Amino acid sequence: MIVRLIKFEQVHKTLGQTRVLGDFSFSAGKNKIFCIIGPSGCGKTTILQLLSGLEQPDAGRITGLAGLRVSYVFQEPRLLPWKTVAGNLDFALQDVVSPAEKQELIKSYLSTMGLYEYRDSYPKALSGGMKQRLAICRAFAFPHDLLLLDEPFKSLDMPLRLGLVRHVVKMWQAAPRTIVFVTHDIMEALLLGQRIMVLSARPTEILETIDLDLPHEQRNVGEEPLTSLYTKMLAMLETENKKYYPGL
Ligand SMILES: Nc1ncnc2c1ncn2[C@@H]1O[C@H](COP(=O)(O)OP(=O)(O)OP(=O)(O)O)[C@@H](O)[C@H]1O
Repeated sequence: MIVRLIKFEQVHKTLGQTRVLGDFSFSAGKNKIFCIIGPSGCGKTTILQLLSGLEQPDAGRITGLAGLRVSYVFQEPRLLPWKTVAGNLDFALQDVVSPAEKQELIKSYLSTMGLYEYRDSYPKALSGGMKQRLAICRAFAFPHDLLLLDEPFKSLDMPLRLGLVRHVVKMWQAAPRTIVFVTHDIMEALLLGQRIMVLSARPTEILETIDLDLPHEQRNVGEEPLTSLYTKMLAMLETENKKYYPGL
């Protein structure tokens, strides 16, 4: 049987004293781009950790992950400080691609992200945004079936974010793989997601699942249907935020 979905089925997860997910279910299509958006602390990173296998559910099931190679961009870059920029990629790719292919991949990804001239620098000499770009390079270059992205572009300026969103789309179009993308940026979700899950504040519920079939080429900032969806999602998220910050 071909499994076409990654599924959370009645998943429960408590971290410390915090009940993060209770009886939580959703599905993400294989080789589709699935976006998760919701207020801070509602459990988005926890969902990625469960998908990556770094955390296990307390109860319930997660299915559709068997045999998938996972690549993960964390919120913080998690680079190896004792390795150079090129060395960080080299280390991640050792044993997974041939040496000749590896050099090509490193050059191509570092050039795309504007980091090639820094290939011999160490992470401490990079700005926060450059470190994050290097972490993104590493995850993209690593062969994967499931790409987990946790607010990957948050430390980057808007034009670069939009460029990277387009790059993710191009990469996905060239080789469709499952992408789970966590963001606080509604427009990023609308430009990328084929399914967008909007979460509430804790106790976490799915406020809405938006299936967006529109081809990526037809998604433009400032045009319909993105503007209407943006307004609707912003209203939902503002309502949720008021639960945390009633004075705002
Ligand atoms: N290791 C931990 N021990 C205890 N509580 C934790 C732990 N990790 C996360 N939490 C709590 O679980 C809840 C969900 O955290 P999570 O990081 O999944 O939220 P998030 O939606 O990704 O937040 P943000 O948007 O701010 O990154 C938060 O209330 C957080 O304080």
